[in-house]
Parts: sequence; C-alpha cells; structure tokens
Amino acid sequence: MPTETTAKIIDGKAFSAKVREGVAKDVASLKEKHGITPGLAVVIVGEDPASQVYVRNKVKQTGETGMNSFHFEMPDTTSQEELLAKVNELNEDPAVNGILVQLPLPKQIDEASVINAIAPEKDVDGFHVINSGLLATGGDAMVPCTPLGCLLMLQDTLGDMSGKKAIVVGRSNIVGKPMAQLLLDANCTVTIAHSRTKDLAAEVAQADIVVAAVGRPEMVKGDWIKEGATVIDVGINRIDAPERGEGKTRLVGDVEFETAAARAGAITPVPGGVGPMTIACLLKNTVTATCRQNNIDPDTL
Ligand SMILES: Nc1nc(=O)c2c([nH]1)NC[C@@H]1CN(c3ccc(C(=O)N[C@@H](CCC(=O)O)C(=O)O)cc3)C=[N+]21
Repeated sequence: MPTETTAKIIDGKAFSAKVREGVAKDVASLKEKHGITPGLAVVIVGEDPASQVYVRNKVKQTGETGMNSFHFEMPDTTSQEELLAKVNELNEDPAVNGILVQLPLPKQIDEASVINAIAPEKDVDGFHVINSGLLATGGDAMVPCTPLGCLLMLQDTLGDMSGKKAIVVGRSNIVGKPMAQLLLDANCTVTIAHSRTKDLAAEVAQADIVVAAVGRPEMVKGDWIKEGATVIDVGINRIDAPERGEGKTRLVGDVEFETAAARAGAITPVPGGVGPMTIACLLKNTVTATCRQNNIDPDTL
C-alpha cells in the first residue's frame, strides 16, 4: 500500500531565503549607520568534489547579502603550520569578521588545533572550545550553524517547545551535542541516542521532536516516528539511484522520508531542508560576530 504524506513539509529553502533577507537588511544597516561591511573568510584545504556545490552556494549567497566574501583554496599537501599561519593572518585582518575552515581537513592536519586557533569571536562555525563551553554554560556563544538552523525551523513550526520530549540521534561535536544543548535551553526533555543505544526504535517512538544527525542514509525508520511528531533530518547522503538510469545518484536524509512523512506532523525534506538553513545561519552568525566585535546591539540595526 502506498503511504501518503500527511505531514507539513518544512520548506528550508523558502525559510532560508527569509533569514538571508534579514541578514541583507542588517548588512545594509551596518554600512549605513556604522560604515562597516561584514567580511566572511572561507578556507578550503584540498579538493572535495562533494563540497563544491556547497562552496559555490556559500560564496554566491554571501555576496548577495552585501557582505564581503574572501575565499582561500589551499592544496591538500598543506601543512598544519601553513594552515595555522593563514588562520593567524585572518585573525589579525580587521576586514575579516568571520572565519570558516572547511572540514574535514587532510590527515596531516589536526582539526582541533586549527579550530582552536581561530579567534573565538570570529569563529562563525561555533566549533572553538570557548564557544562550545559558552553554549554549555549559557553564555554568549557563537552557535554552530546547522543546529541553529534546526532550532529556527523548530521554533517556526512549534513555537514554545517547553516540556516536549526531544531526541537527537547522533552525538557529534558539530551537530548532535550542540543541538541537544539548544533543545535543553528551549526547555525540552532531551535524549541523545547513538550507535550503542539499546532500543533506538523505542526511544524515537517517545519523542515529540526528532533530530536525526547520524550520516547514515535512511537509518531512522518511518514507523518509529510518533504520530504528529516534528522531524528534522540533518543528513545529506548521496546514494546510487539505478532507477533513474545508469550511474545516477540521488540525495536522501538520515530518515526514511515517505514513511516518516505519513506519521509526522511536520518534517524537513532532503534536499531543501536543513542544508540551506545551515548556509543562512553562517551568514547570520557573521552579522552577529561583526556586531559583537564592534559593540553594536543587533536590535538597533
Ligand atoms: N567548517 C565547516 N562548516 C560547515 O558547515 C561544513 C563544513 N565545514 N564542511 C562541509 C559541511 C557540509 N555542509 C553543507 C551545508 C549546506 C548544504 C546544502 O545547502 N545542501 C543543499 C543542496 C544539496 C545538493 O544539492 O547537493 C540542500 O540540502 O538542499 C550542504 C552541505 C556544511 N559543512
């Protein structure tokens, strides 16, 4: 029997366009009132073809908001010292308000050393230990872009989340852990599930909010989802799609979409869900960083 989509599809593409509009307004106002043009520097080491779309979108959208975009490509033979020297140079450059070093890095480079070399106030990814520490203790952190994008979509869909049961599937430093923190701050009762979780299906079935961030195609099954739950699918997995012709591929999330959409109250699609929101939040974080560096209250923009 074919399943039927009953869930509201959360349109991350449309929502991210709204977020970027807000960013563009703030950028214009920073220029007019303060004579400041925010600058975002992106450093890419090596060539990962999968990230080319992402990088192109990022550069295009940064420009569209009126910000300055600085782009650095370094060969995959780059040493840790060379990358640290680039990071230091950007730390000291007053035209650069935000720095993103694209991950993963080649194996000769220690990621933590590089991330923690970024000036915390320019760390628009929110990966620096100072920022994760601030997030964990209720301070003014730079919040990682993907979890921030998920939170904005959840707030837009649900409003007050107080008392809701949330499950985060995945415990990465980049998504799972900060996401759990944000849900906790929103007064949810939070479970973090992972590869050693005993009965994942039973855990997911309890949740009003499911955030899937494991990076395994369709591993969260639709029939685990509680009726009416809100499902945020962080996964972007490219899989073979022989039904579309030889050598064809398609993108799927970490959630089995069709079956989950038949049970959920609302769900994000892949593509067009979390991905575009991640980029929009990177731009938003760059404005936040610019304001903090210049002691400007963003509410006055
Ligand atoms: N320091 C760092 N920060 C990151 O945030 C970071 C990173 N490194 N390394 C790579 C990953 C990947 N990532 C994506 C963001 C948006 C889309 C995105 O917008 N995807 C679209 C289009 C997908 C497609 O068509 O290929 C979508 O989901 O609709 C994809 C991937 C950020 N990353």
